[in-house]
Amino acid sequence: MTEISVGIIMGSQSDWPTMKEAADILDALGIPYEKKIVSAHRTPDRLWDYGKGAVDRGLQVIIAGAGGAAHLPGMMASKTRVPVIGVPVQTKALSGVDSLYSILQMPRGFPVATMAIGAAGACNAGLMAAGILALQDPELAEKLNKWRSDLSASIADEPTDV
Ligand SMILES: Nc1c(C(=O)O)ncn1[C@@H]1O[C@H](COP(=O)(O)O)[C@@H](O)[C@H]1O
Repeated sequence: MTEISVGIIMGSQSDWPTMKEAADILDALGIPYEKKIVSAHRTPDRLWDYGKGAVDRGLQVIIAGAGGAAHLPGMMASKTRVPVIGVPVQTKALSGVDSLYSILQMPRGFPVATMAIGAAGACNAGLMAAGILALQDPELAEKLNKWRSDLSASIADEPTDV
C-alpha cells in the first residue's frame, strides 16, 4: 500500500496527543495516511477544500477528531461521501460528553461513525479504518488479524497485585 488512503484531521493542535493514537495504529499496520489541522469554526475554507477534494485525491476513510462544539466530523461528512469516523476529544469543562453528543447526533442522511471519547476512541478509529480498508486488501487483512490475536494473547488469565 503506497497511496494515502486515510486522512486524519483534527480541530486543533491540542487534539494531536489524542489523535496520535489513531496514527500509531495506522503506522503499526503500514497504512499510509496524512494528518492535518482542519477546523469547521476556525478554518472553514480549509474544511471546504479538504472535503471537496477528498474523493479525487483517493481518500477512502477520514478520521476526524474534535472537542467541545465538535462540528468538524459532521461538517466533513456533509461535504464528502468518503466515510467519516468521528473521535470525540476529551474536554476539561464537560469531560468530552459535549464532544460526543456533538458528533453522534447527526441528522438523517449524513452519518458519522462515532467512537468512544478520548484516546481509546482514537485508537479504535484507526482500527475501524483498517477494517474498512482490509475488506479489499488481503495483505492488510492478515496484518489486522495478527494485531487482534496478539492483543488477545497479551491479556493475562488472572489479575495480579500492582
Ligand atoms: N471542535 C473544534 C472545531 C470544529 O469542530 O471545527 N475546531 C476546533 N475545535 C476544538 O476546540 C478545542 C480547543 O481548541 P484549542 O486547544 O486550540 O483552543 C479542540 O478540542 C478542537 O478540536
